[in-house]
Amino acid sequence: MTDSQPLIGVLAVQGDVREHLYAVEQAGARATTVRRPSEVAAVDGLVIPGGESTTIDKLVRIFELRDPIRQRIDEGLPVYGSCAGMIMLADRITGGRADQETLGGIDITVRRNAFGRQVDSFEEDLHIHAIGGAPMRAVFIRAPWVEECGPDVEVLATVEQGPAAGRVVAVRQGRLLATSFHPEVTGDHRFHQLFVQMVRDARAGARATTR
Ligand SMILES: NC(=O)CC[C@H](N)C(=O)O
Repeated sequence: MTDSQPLIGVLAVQGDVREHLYAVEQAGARATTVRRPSEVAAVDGLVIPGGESTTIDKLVRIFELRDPIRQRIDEGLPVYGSCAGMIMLADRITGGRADQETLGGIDITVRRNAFGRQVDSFEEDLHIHAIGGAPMRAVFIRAPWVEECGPDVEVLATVEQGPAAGRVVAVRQGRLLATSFHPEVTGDHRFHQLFVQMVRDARAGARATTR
């Protein structure tokens, strides 16, 4: 792995950080943990892992990462959020605690723990055009779904079976990507490859405009 590979940070305040570090490396980028504002400044892309969004929200504020991350999102930093990370990237939440805030950036409303207690964890094969090839095994763990999408949001995947069929579970808006499910736990790194490609494209665009 060389320095010419993009450096992707994984927000490491809570959640399944290690799995994302591994998946990012398997997808061909360099991976590093992000816990400090200086580390937010150093990365070419950021992953917000699954975990507990109320805790991530609280810790992001305590670690004074909230403003630096929001600023970099505004400046066009590519960010990928899975599950709790999707909640953190949503402009609006329903079913959250009253004091829960998100970082925002994607014009969606997410419903926390949307699949309900009866089926709080499940797996399903999803056909995802953006990553091509075979269907992808999607693992949902107390997952949110996307309740509403703004006009600039591209829907990448919906649930295909059962009572939740048609629910939106993967979206992209500009350089922001989010999934309700956890591709970092399946060994199928195509979603991380898609994100690494978004980071490469953003870097190439930045180089082109500074030349
Ligand atoms: N696996 C997960 O990331 C679960 C998300 C969690 N239910 C939340 O609301 O933050």
